[in-house]
This record gives sequence, structure tokens and C-alpha cells, in this order.
Amino acid sequence: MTAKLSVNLNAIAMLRNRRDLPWPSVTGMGRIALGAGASGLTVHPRPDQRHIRFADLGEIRALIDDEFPGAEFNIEGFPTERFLELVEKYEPEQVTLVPDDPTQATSDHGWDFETKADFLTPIVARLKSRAMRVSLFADPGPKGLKAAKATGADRIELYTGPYGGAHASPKAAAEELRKLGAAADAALALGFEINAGHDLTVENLPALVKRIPALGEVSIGHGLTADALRHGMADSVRRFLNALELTP
Ligand SMILES: CC(=O)[C@@H](O)[C@H](O)COP(=O)(O)O
Ligand SMILES: NCC(=O)COP(=O)(O)O
Repeated sequence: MTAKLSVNLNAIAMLRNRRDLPWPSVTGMGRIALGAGASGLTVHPRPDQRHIRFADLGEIRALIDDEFPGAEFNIEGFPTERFLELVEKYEPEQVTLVPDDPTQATSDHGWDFETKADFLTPIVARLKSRAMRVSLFADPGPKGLKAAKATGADRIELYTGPYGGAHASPKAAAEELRKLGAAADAALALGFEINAGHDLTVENLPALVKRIPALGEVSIGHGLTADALRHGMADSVRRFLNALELTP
């Protein structure tokens, strides 16, 4: 099984929001990502709309429906009533529930399933009654996975931030990979499908998929956007030189 790639558009939206201009276009970059073979698009709209705006959601839904039927829309976030109304309106194929506080800079931990199962269970049922797959953001440890399973969720998304953050230390990265692998084994044994995400890169993906061959999907934004900038820079400089009629 090969893990599917869902491209997270948050970083593109953050660049777009620097100016009152429509570029880089969030749907335009989504179109390129899907055209290049990505299986889906991920967004994590935050309550302050600092990157993805609520208005982006309908445009991404239409892009998938009109041009890439079969691709998946994954919307991530903390399940406030506002968030739930948004996902019910745009019906992503997958909703990833994340325990983020609105003041958080980015996601940095999974759910405490043992204390939050009663909160999550009716929300999971509500989303599944509208045919949306539900994934729960989970720390890389086996703790609480039985409680997570009892919520009725289909998948867990393993939080890979500490793994990505250990990029400068092979020993620390190996330890984080060991934890991710153990959590994946425990989750698979309970019947979960497994996603993973946060700070994944071209460099750290191969070892992850080797250790967790059953991985269903990775969602990647920050590292993929940085990679796109790096590998697109030379072409862009040439295009601008050409516009100045300074073709090298
Ligand atoms: C849930 C998760 O892992 C995050 O990576 C998130 O989707 C990214 O959010 P930001 O783009 O706001 O940092
Ligand atoms: N669910 C994780 C995600 O969508 C992307 O995280 P990142 O690659 O921006 O860290």
C-alpha cells in the first residue's frame, strides 16, 4: 500500500494574505497539486482566518468537484459549532479533529482521548451521519487509543511534529520514529486506518513509510511549500529576467 498525499494549502494562503491581491492563488496551487498527482487537498482554517479564509472552502470544494472528481478534501480543526457548520456545508471527504486552542501558533499535540472521548463521540457520530470520514489527531504513543476507537472515528492522524523537529539529530529522529511505529502498530491492531502529518519532508518521509507501510495518507504543507519555492526559484528568476528582456 502506498500512502496518499494530501497537499495542505495553509502556507499558500498565508502568503496570499500578505497583500490584498489574489496571488498566490490557493485554488490555483491546489489545481497544480492535484494535476501533478496529489490525491487530495487539506486545509486547517483557524478561527482568526490567518491563512485559509472560510471563503476558500467553497472554492476548493468546487475545484475538486468540477475538475478532480475522486480527489479528497480534508478539513482539519477544533470542532467548535462554527467549524462543524462549515464542514457540514462543504462536506469534505475527511474531517480531521484537532485539539487546538485558538491562540496556538500551530498544532502541537494530539487529543487526550481518555478525558475527551465523551466530548468527541457525539461529534464523530454527527459527522459520520453526513458520510464524512473522521480522523482524530493523535500523539505518537499508544495511550488512549482504545478510548479513541470507542468514539467511532475511522482513522487517527499521527502527529509527526517531534519527528520532523528532530531533523538535525539522527538519534532523536530514530527515537521519534520508534514511537510513531509503536503507536501505528497499536492503532492498526484496534482496526484504525492511519494518517500522519506535521513537518513531514522529502527527507524524512522514506523512513516513515518504511516503518509504517500501512500508512493511508500524509498531509503536508509547510515542508512541501518550502520545497516548491526552492525548486521553483530558478525558473521564476528566468521568467522575470525574460520579462526584463535580460534572458541569460
Ligand atoms: C493538524 C496539523 O498537523 C497541522 O499541521 C495543521 O494542519 C497545520 O496548521 P498550520 O498551517 O496552521 O500550522
Ligand atoms: N495534518 C498535517 C498537515 O496538514 C500539514 O502539516 P505541515 O506539513 O504544514 O506541518
